[in-house]
Amino acid sequence: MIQADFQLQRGNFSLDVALRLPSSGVTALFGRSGSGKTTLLRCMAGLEYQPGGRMVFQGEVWQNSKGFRPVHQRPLGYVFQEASLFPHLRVINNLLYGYQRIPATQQQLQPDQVIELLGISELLQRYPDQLSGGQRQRVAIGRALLTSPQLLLMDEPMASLDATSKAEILPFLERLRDELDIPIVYVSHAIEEVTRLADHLVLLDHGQVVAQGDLQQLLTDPNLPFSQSETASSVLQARVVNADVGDGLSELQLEHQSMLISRCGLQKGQATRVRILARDVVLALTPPDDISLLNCLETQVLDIQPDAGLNPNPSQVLVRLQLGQQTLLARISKRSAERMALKENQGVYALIKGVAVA
Ligand SMILES: Nc1ncnc2c1ncn2[C@@H]1O[C@H](COP(=O)(O)OP(=O)(O)OP(=O)(O)O)[C@@H](O)[C@H]1O
Repeated sequence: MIQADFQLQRGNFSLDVALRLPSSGVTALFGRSGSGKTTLLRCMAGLEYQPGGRMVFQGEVWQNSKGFRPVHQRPLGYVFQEASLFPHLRVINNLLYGYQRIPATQQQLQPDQVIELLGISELLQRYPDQLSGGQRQRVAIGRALLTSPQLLLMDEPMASLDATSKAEILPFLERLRDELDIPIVYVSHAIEEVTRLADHLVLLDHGQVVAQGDLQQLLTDPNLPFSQSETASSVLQARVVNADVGDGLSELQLEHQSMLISRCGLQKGQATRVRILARDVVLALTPPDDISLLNCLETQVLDIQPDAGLNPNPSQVLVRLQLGQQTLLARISKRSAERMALKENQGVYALIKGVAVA
């Protein structure tokens, strides 16, 4: 477990958090600009000091009222928004910079492994100014990993990248999450990134924790802004049954039901997650058989919520659906909900286009 208790004042801004975070998987610190995400991450790293803070990592005290370990004495890697590589060193020497400075007995990760994981073997002899933004950031992540950190802190590592570079780097971040046993705390204000990567979510606002918990639960909580936004979505855990059923489609098993999606690079047996926008889900009382939709999932109505949020739309409702152990969101018109006479516990079919699943 990671314990992170901090109170800190910077100008008009005050941070006041007392967090208990899992010491595995990816925890996203999420919130709008100025909510205190970076300040909290810097506190965790020991880059900000304020008396009274407390940081305990897997039983090891990094700071409390009696002492403060400076950042270089904490076994962590830190990735900044902009990759800060040494411009005069080739990629390989940037990578080896931290690796060569830790004792051999602590070198848990080896250069070859990290180079393969991040797909940077073609870049080793280049200088940083010969790399794209996404490549630079992958090298920066590699350099942080090669210090064999016990905790990886990432401050919006994709903030300065264009959409193409983001799409290029995300699969590598997923591999990092899935293949290395290093907890990651990941700052972001982009919900698409968070839904792809995070297991646990901390929602910050004005330096305070508004909510924290399991990603799936928070996304579908009717009282939180996620389910109330235009881009309300659910993230569902699934397993790949067949990576290629033809026509570029893959078959997933999701709570004992089958789902077809169009995504490349999946492998049979692999666990994966799908993100489905609430507005992409259509509901039906009987399973239709003569329309183009690929996916028809049996669900049960949990509840029906009026549209909420900053600009509520009275013509819409949010239907929360039970799908095995998971929750699926559907945003439909109030008129449809009334016409179908939807009510709690009712069985209903959720129809989802294969191409609508991210
Ligand atoms: N040294 C400082 N002096 C005064 N104010 C500061 C200082 N450092 C941070 N702040 C303020 O603290 C607030 C939180 O900043 P922080 O960078 O942590 O937010 P953030 O959520 O990471 O935002 P962004 O997504 O824009 O990076 C901001 O209002 C910022 O202006």
